[in-house]
Amino acid sequence: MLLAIDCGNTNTVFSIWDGDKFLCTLRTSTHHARTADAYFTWFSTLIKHYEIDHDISEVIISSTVPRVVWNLRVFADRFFNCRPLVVGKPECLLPIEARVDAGTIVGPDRLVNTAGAFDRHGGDLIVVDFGTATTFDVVAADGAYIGGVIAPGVNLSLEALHNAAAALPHVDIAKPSFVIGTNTVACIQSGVFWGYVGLVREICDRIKAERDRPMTIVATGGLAPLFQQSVDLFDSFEDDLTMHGLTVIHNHNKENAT
Ligand SMILES: Nc1ncnc2c1ncn2[C@@H]1O[C@H](COP(=O)(O)OP(=O)(O)O)[C@@H](O)[C@H]1O
Ligand SMILES: CC(C)(COP(=O)(O)O)[C@@H](O)C(=O)NCCC(=O)O
Ligand SMILES: [K+]
Repeated sequence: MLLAIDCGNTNTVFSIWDGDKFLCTLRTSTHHARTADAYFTWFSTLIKHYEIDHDISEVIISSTVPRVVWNLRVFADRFFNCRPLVVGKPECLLPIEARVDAGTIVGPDRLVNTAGAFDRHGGDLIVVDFGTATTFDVVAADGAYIGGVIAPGVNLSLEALHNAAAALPHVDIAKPSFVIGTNTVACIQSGVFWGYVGLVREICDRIKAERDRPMTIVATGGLAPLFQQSVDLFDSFEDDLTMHGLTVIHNHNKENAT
């Protein structure tokens, strides 16, 4: 079985793939100093709790935080006796190379989302991932990542307001009932929620105009459902897109192993 690990700047997600389906999805906060032993203590406790019968022999990692990779490598080696495949490293093959400016290191999460979305939908896609940052990945007709957009994440925007303005409280994102807020919390929620709706719509429209062709918009990431339920922005929402992309890249490497 395959253990797929997606480490974002906020959360790290582990999923076990039995070749047919994901047996479980476990989430912890991302912390660069967490040791291999700490990962295993957390992982084995939850596996036991959910009574998951697994036989992990392979590990694939995508990490937007370079510093965590070392401890995750030790975790794979010590507890599953395997050398993990790390997306973005030269030894990890991609179904198709990214076409970007020379020297650009594309976030591995974006390469993984590209592979996962192309496998499901074919080309000409915009993948919107609501993570710490909100990323837009543009996928060409042949499945290559050809660039995109990086915007501050929803929670990052809320945190920035709270941190920079003494009188503004910490606020959780929600769809406000009205655009015109009649209290501070409602004003902030309106600014960030509707501001974000506008941001996503404008960026997708401009990408489509620049590409001059119809494109399918696929959304993923923790906060995507909030927008999907409220406004018609995306053609589909796929919670497991990054995990699916990891299985696609893993398969591709097995099939092309020399
Ligand atoms: N279901 C949810 N409801 C509200 N906030 C969420 C939910 N899931 C994730 N978040 C928040 O959304 C942000 C992005 O989370 P995540 O997608 O895990 O980011 P990353 O992949 O960058 O680690 C974080 O601030 C996280 O706390
Ligand atoms: C843009 C990101 C910070 C998003 O990370 P996340 O929100 O998933 O933690 C990450 O993909 C990254 O570090 N990218 C490197 C630059 C690039 O993709 O062009
Ligand atoms: K992400």
